[in-house]
Amino acid sequence: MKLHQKLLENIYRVGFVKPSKIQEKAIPLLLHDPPTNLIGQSQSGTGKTAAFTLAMLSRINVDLKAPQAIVLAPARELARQILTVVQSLGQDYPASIQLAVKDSLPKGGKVEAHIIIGTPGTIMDLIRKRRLSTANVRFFVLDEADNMLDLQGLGDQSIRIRKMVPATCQIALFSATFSQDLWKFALRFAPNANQISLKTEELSVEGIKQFYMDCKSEEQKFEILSAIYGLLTIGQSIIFVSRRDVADMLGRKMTNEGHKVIVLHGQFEAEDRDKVMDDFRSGKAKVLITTNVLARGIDVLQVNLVINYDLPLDGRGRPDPETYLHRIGRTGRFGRTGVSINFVHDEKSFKEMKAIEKYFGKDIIRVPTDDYDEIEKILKDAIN
Ligand SMILES: Nc1ncnc2c1ncn2[C@@H]1O[C@H](COP(=O)(O)OP(=O)(O)OP(=O)(O)O)[C@@H](O)[C@H]1O
Repeated sequence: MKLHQKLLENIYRVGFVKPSKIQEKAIPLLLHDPPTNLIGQSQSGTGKTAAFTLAMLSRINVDLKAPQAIVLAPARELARQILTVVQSLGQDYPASIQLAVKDSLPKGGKVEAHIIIGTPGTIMDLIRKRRLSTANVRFFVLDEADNMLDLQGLGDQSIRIRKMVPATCQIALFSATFSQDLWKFALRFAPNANQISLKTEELSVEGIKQFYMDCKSEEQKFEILSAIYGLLTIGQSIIFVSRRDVADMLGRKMTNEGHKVIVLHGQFEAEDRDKVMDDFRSGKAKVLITTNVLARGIDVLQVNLVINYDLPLDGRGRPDPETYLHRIGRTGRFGRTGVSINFVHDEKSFKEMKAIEKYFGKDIIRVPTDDYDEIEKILKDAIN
């Protein structure tokens, strides 16, 4: 791949022996001259971060002391995680790196690092205040690009930042999911891009076993959840719920039942968010209850169970297969195995789950809820 000797050394030091498919395809495409845009789709946990990181580091002119690359991510936790990957693959490499999320920068002064990794709000703010010059930016990455371009969400901000970088800047868009409409829009955002795409039936990660539990009521969902944690020894797990207040409520109820859980959502202060995430990453905390804020990108290899306590719905209340795929993709990282369990409790949620199942064409297997021995057996076999 014609990577710099230092980068190759770092790749081996972090323990990567051979590239994944997306890395093998994307890195040469990104490094080919003249620089060409890229839209890169590949399943969750297949190493997209290292793909753009290695290309980005290679593209930096280390003799020019000015920002040359911007990476945008949808959440602070993901931006921090990308930072650690860039630091690790860029160890002893002469490119400087700056995190740009809320409270990560001093109050004033120019941002002069070669690589800026952050969330769109903070980066736009730095540009507006003329603390960050985009004049020399030559590499612009949108991680979770379909999410970053979603006009109902972060799209406006990403487009504004896009307008601030030079016309010659190379643009790289990565995600596991791109709806058809989004793909068209992505091509307008990254004109003439090389394209690496997946068919819908290729999207599911093979190593993730998908189950559902047919609960009788909202209350029984909690009983079953509590029972699962009583019956099984689980490495680490993430429980996704629909809203922040549900996350808080479930956190309190689980704690009252004697389970050790932590909660993270967007209403927490920056410092608390970092502490919770660090505790989870280090394994100090084993069960994390959260919202869609952590649905994408978060990479904790020990997570072997994801529970959709509430199924993911889009802004209009319809089942959201893309978010579903990202959520369950928090397990089964880079060829590992994992289990996901969906809770349904009425006809509506059952239909939502069936719609998601149909979308991917992959069976979601029923686990009975009335026989704890059976639950234990099925899930134990799947998790181990
Ligand atoms: N070539 C490699 N060999 C071994 N492990 C790798 C390799 N490349 C990446 N990994 C590891 O695979 C895991 C998943 O990588 P990463 O988080 O970049 O996935 P992703 O494709 O961005 O997933 P998502 O779509 O969920 O964001 C990480 O723990 C990373 O260190």
